[in-house]
Amino acid sequence: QSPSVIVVGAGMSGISAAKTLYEAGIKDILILEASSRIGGRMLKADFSGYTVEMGANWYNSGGPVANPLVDLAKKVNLKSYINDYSNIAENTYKQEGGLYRKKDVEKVDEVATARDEYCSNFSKMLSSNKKKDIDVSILAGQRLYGRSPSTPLEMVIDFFHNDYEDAEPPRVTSLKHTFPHAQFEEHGGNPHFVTDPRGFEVLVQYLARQIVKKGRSSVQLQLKKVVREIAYSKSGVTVRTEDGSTYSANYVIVSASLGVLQSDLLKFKPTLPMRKRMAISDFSMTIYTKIFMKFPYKFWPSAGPRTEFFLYTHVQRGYYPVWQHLDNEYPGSNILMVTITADESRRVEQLSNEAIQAEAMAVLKKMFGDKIPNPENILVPRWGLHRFYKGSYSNWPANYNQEKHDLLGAPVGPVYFTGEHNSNKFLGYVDGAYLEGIATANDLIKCIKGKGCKGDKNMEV
Ligand SMILES: Cc1cc2nc3c(=O)[nH]c(=O)nc-3n(C[C@H](O)[C@H](O)[C@H](O)COP(=O)(O)OP(=O)(O)OC[C@H]3O[C@@H](n4cnc5c(N)ncnc54)[C@H](O)[C@@H]3O)c2cc1C
Repeated sequence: QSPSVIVVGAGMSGISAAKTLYEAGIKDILILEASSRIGGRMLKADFSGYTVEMGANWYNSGGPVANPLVDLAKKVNLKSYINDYSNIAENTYKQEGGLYRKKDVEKVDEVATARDEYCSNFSKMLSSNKKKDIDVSILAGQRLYGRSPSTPLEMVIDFFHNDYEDAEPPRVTSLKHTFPHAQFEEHGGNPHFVTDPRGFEVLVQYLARQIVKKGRSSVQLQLKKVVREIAYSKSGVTVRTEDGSTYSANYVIVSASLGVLQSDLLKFKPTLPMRKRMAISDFSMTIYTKIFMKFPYKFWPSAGPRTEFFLYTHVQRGYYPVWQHLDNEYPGSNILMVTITADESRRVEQLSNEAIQAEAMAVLKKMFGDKIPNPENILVPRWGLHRFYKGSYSNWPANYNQEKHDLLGAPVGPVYFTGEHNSNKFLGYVDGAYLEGIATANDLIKCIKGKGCKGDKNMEV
């Protein structure tokens, strides 16, 4: 029997969409997942006996709007650690080695903080003009403030304030859709760093367990089913997978990442309308790379809580800039994590692990001297190269307007789209994926219940 809805992808958004449909009485659901597991970009790894997160790592709490992940985390008793970002001023290293003077870093950080506030106010002003959808880049906002970063120290602080979250530089990121960050404004600024041996992905497993059960009345899940083609018409869809299987249904929800939609993995028949394809092609899929290194012993300062993060300054912006020791999370682990993003991630992903280790060690030697040991183990996720992701998460580019973004998430006939990239407020985040799954499912429920199908008018956009 044909299911009435096929969901492509079993990451957070796909599972949350399926669960919402199921709870609304639509039980005839088939989930097709390309990989051999559920969870998508929530992906743990066993690294030298410790569980680390290759993908999503943090969720936030403490804001005026409840983050649904907090509730889910409580239900599964998810283990996490609140990071301490303080005291960067005492932990910022020069390119050639040695620390900057605390007061010099403080001065630069004060300017960056004041500039952020200006950008937030400017963004609110732009948003208040409902008639004109005007936007600029964050860099343009910084220039309007009159203090855009230029020295290596200003650049690394700017990276810490912006790229470290958006995974792209202020030059390309939308001011209006990034400032103030809805994630922190609404869901709060307490950064929970997940350190659970079951991985962050346990949240997706928890949701899936409630709908994928044994028996005929539950949601069906098939793993290792790489969807390559979705043929659609007003009367339904036929989905073809790489192993030659075909499945027909009344509707499909596509939860693959923006990077996948931009690649040639998935073909639509007929091709999606040009305006929809333009909306997909023009949005930004970034890369955020966390490199883990395990050492035989600790050679970095880690006494007390005010040392967790340290910065490395380089004339090449974003060159191994943000370091975090995991001594608090995993005592005695001797693991360091360094984060790089965007073009640096693209460059590094092409290198061998040995070449990456050599670069990272040269940086560490500048900071801690030549006598430090080589790592015993290194882990380098390559999200940009993986054909099921093609990047880590989306970022709103400057001058990409709301109308285009609405089109990005809009259904086309019986083909519905979900995923973190469709979230207006929480794009890039797990909570965004979770909430988008619910929103997309609710649109489809309306359609199935005869209350209007948004996709009808988009067949020829
Ligand atoms: C390195 C990194 C760090 C991050 N850090 C954070 C963080 O700290 N906090 C946070 O909130 N978020 C973070 N994120 C983002 C977060 O992981 C994502 O926003 C979220 O998990 C996306 O969920 P999704 O369901 O939209 O997409 P996905 O998780 O990508 O799910 C889509 C699923 O579709 C499958 N699929 C793809 N193509 C096909 C196909 N053709 N056929 C069948 N199945 C297919 C994929 O295998 C995948 O399982 C991070 C992501 C990365 C990569």
